Amino acid sequence: GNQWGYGKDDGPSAWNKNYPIADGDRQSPIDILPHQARHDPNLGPIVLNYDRCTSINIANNGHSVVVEFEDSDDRSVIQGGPLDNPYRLKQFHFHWGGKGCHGSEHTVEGNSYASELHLVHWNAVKFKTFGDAASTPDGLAVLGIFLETGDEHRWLHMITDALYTVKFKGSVTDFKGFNPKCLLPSSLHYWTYLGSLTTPPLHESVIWIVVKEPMIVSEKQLGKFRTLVFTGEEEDERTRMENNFRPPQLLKGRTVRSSN
Ligand SMILES: CCN[C@H]1CN(CCOC)S(=O)(=O)c2sc(S(N)(=O)=O)cc21
Ligand SMILES: [Zn+2]
Repeated sequence: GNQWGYGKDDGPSAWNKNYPIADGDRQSPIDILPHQARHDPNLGPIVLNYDRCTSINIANNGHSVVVEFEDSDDRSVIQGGPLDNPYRLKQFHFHWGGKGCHGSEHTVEGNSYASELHLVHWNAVKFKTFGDAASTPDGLAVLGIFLETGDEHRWLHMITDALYTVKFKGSVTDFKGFNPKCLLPSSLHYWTYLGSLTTPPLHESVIWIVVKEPMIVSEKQLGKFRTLVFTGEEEDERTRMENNFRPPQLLKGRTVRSSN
């Protein structure tokens, strides 16, 4: 298939060769300028109903570490804010940098955070399958949460303690009973704009909801993400999984709205 990555030859600047939409009009991530965001009083709060969510497994897909959820009904949905329908939680994953470097995808006034968590949801009211939703405008709603280094996060160890089981590309292990609500910051004030997947196939199908308040994690916890490798166990080289983020893309006239 179309091999892409985050290296010199297969990284974000080369993606437009196989995915011309990379140069499209609603690409993500972007640099967010809070003072230019339009405060929209009609933007209600984001409502997360994750209480009956069912996590299934944790996997290394060669690009990130992903936790998948049961999405055969509306047991875990996000709604409100800019969304017209409830969107079902499908998976969450992270993007991060190298030691001491920054690794978020969205930036705020040119500043990046150490990492960024993406909770991926799809509109099962309008679409029959996740795949259809992922390739159609506004089929997906991704909640982005920045990670900043500081004190240890009291619940993130549930993820970082499992990372050794998915060190290599293609590894998957059971991961039951995890509710990502424990990762959210206290305030869910957000910016929202229309964008895309930040990895190939870069579909322009995402309503982005970027939470303003970062979650705080320790450098030690973040370091555990860097014990993962992009490569498979059977491959010779062991390429440390880090800097798996796409840089900000042109706004191309889009408006970023702000909840209060
Ligand atoms: C490595 C592949 N990543 C993608 C896989 N999927 C897309 C197509 O699948 C049918 S997806 O919808 O799960 C998402 S969301 C997402 S981001 N970083 O914008 O939140 C990237 C991807
Ligand atoms: Zn992502």
